[in-house]
Amino acid sequence: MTQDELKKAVARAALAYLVDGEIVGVGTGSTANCFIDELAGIRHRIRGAVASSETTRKRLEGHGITVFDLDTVDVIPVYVDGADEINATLQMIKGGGGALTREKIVAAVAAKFVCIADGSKLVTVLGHFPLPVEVIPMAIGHVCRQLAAIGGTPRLREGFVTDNGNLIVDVSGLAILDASALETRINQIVGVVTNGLFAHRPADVCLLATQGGVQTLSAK
Ligand SMILES: O=C(CO)[C@H](O)[C@H](O)COP(=O)(O)O
Repeated sequence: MTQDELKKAVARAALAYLVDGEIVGVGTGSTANCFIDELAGIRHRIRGAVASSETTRKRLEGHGITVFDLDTVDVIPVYVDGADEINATLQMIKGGGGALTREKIVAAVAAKFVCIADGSKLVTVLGHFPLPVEVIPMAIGHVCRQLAAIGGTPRLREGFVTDNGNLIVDVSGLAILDASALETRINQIVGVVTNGLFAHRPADVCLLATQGGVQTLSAK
């Protein structure tokens, strides 16, 4: 199977986690796009969706799926999204598409986080993928100096502005041995909106597409 076929396979498998008549939280990225396309076929079974980015909102609406603003919704039984990396305890690095803050907010409201990924995303230790950090523009210099002080190499994502009007810094070279501690530490830097570590809120289930089929991983 090609990587695209693997993404479609996990996207299809995620449909089994939806709750009929309820709202589903929807992530951002190429794997999430496959999920949105699958969702189109069963859209009459759900009440609608909450989107984690404007790109996702447009794709959902293009399929005729009702999109609710998060602040009008109390309950999201399931959030489905991809990841840039995921480890055996289902902690993740996310934000390759720059939507990390809204993804983290929707995930925080959701009762269950179903991560959909192809096998290349499963890692032993997080951090090979540069960690995205969303930053308030006026703080960019300060935040980059602080990130360098904790051992990272920050690089501004050129020409990119988030849906929230902020900047993204991609940080390489971090030794992510304690993801929860690092998530907290980076979020404490003044000017950081949030970072792409999903350690305090890991996935509950990971559907991993491999050449042998879709595997279901639960946190150990
Ligand atoms: O966090 C994300 C976007 O902000 C995505 O979930 C992550 O980048 C994975 O994307 P893809 O499915 O295209 O590999």
